[in-house]
Amino acid sequence: MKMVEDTIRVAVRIRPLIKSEIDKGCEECLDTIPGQPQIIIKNSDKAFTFNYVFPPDISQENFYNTAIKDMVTRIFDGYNVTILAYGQTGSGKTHSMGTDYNGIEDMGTIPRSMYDIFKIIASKEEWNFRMSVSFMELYQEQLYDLLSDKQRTHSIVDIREDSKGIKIIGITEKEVQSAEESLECLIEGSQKRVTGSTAMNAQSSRSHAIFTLYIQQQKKDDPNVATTAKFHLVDLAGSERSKKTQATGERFKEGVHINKGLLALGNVISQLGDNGNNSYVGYRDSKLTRLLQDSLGGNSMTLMIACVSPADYNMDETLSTLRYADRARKIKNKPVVNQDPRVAEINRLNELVQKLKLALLNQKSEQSCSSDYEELHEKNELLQQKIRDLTEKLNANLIKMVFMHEKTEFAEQLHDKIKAEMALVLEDCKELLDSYRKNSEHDDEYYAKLKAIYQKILDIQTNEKKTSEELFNHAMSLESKSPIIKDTENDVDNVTSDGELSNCLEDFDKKHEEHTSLQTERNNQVQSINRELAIKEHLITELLKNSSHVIEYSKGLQDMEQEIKTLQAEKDELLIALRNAQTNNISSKLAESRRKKVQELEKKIAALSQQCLEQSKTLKAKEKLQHQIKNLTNEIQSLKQARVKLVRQMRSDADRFAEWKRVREKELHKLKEQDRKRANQMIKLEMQHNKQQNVLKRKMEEAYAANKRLKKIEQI
Ligand SMILES: Nc1ncnc2c1ncn2[C@@H]1O[C@H](COP(=O)(O)OP(=O)(O)OP(=O)(O)O)[C@@H](O)[C@H]1O
Repeated sequence: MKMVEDTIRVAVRIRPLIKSEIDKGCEECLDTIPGQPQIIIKNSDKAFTFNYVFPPDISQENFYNTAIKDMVTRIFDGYNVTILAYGQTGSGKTHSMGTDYNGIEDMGTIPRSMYDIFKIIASKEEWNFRMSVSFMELYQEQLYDLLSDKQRTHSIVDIREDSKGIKIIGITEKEVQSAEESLECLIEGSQKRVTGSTAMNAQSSRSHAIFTLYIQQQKKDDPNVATTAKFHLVDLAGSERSKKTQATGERFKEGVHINKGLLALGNVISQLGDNGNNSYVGYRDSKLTRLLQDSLGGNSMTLMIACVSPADYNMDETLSTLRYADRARKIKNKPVVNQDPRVAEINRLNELVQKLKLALLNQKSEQSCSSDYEELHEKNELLQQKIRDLTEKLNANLIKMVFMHEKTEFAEQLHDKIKAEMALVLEDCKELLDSYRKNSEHDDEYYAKLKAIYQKILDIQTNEKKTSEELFNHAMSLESKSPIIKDTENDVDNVTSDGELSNCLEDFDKKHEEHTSLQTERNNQVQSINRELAIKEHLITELLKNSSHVIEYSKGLQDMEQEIKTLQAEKDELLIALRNAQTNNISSKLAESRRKKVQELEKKIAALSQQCLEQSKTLKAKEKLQHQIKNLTNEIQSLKQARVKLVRQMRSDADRFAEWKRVREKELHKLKEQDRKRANQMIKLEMQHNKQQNVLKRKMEEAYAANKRLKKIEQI
């Protein structure tokens, strides 16, 4: 329900001097400043400012358009509107309100507003309307229904007050379809009003008249949009002084009642205008104030028309009216849009049902999974942290591995270089020793020293070979003991989390794991290359061993071939000698010994030839070995290149990742800080939520009660 706070608007209207005043020689005692809502009492320092001040020459139309027209439109927004005319007898209230409307021109507020309202209704085609009017009169503290078909004495109605405001029990509300129909009601009621002639006014209203138009509007395409409004038009009886009105008898009695009501109204206006300092407002002091309760200090938009006579003769009454009006200006009303009560109730209940449904849903889902979820969530968090820690450690180890690989690389290069140089030194040593042996002139002491050095180098070589063998065996045993590092991908498959921090952590973890997994893979490749290298190097050592034997053998082969040649030559010589002996008859003894010698030589040659055959076979094997060694060496070379490449990749990735990690960790730290703040906020919200839950519980009880009420209303 929309609510605005607004002060009561006040319009002062000065009527022209009337004939009786002119006849009396009265002078105008009021002044106005054109364009300013100010009224000045001539020849005094008294001046009042209101929302509007209308000078005597203002036309009815101008008056209506300026002060009333805008108020009229507000009833279509669902506001109650009250137009109230106040002033001394004969000051122009009836004239301004148009309560005495009889169809002639120069009509007042009521007929003009009726025509305006029905004009607006005709233009609002998308709405359905229901209009009705009531007309009542408060005369001598009795409220009469002026539209009742009953006799006047039976048309008295009563005022009641309930939570929604003032109600007139039994009042006739006539449904109307047009301005004309509503004005017919006005005319009909006006004719029943009590008027009388006083010295102040030939046709004086001796009662307060309240003409009300009720409007119900409902949107055609949405019945849930509906408002109701009341438009009260109040023409009060004039305040008077019995001396001036020269009232006697019934007129005097009327005057007493009128004044009593207006006095109570004056008090209410004072109390309300007292800036709210006075909590007591005497609405119940008179029927008039009870009737106007909603219009003054209530939920209505109200305009008070303070009617004054300009005659100096009436200056006291005029001043009194202006003071009344000035206080009324300070009253603050709280106009509210009146939704159709049934529609409003249905809307309110619908809204409540929606809210309750939502609350129930939230509650259900919270209840069902809150405990399980929290437990799982905690476990999940712990596991995630563990994975994070392990990945961190693994990654740190991988970085160490990169260092190790690099170190190994350098060590291997150095080792190879030393090995090659040692072989050269050994060769030189051997040469020196050989030349010592051949040349006996050399000093024995130097020879002994050189031999010792040669032996040392040989020992170093043997040790190196032994160590390489041990290293190979160690590498082989490591393979069976330490499994290749597995990446953690499978372990983290099911890890999920929510929230901005969680998303960020998830991203961080993902990248961390990806990097670690890739580095692990490379490390595994490096390790398997190392094992392969060890095997191949071991193989080469073995092959070299075999091939050195073959070299020694191959040297024997040349000797043997030489020997065969010598033996063959010796044999050939003997055979020639034998042939010559046969022709020259040389003694058979000599020939015999020569033949035996030839036979021996042939045996020797055959044996040596056999040996030579075997040796050439060995030489072929040696060639094969060398070929194998060459292949292995090439393979080792390319394996080493691959290893260098892998280690370099590991190094550059590790450096790049370390930089990325440093930046991300900074961001994460920031987010964690934000998250911590958010968590505190959550705790606060949770506390609020608990409070709301309690309110909800109460609302559910209310809804139940309201449903019951609604069913009753529908039954009625
Ligand atoms: N603005 C005006 N212009 C011309 N004549 C006016 C104006 N206001 C009032 N009159 C005339 O003054 C006389 C008294 O006015 P009216 O009956 O409206 O007074 P009232 O305040 O209703 O009096 P009461 O309280 O006795 O009923 C009427 O004859 C009316 O036509």
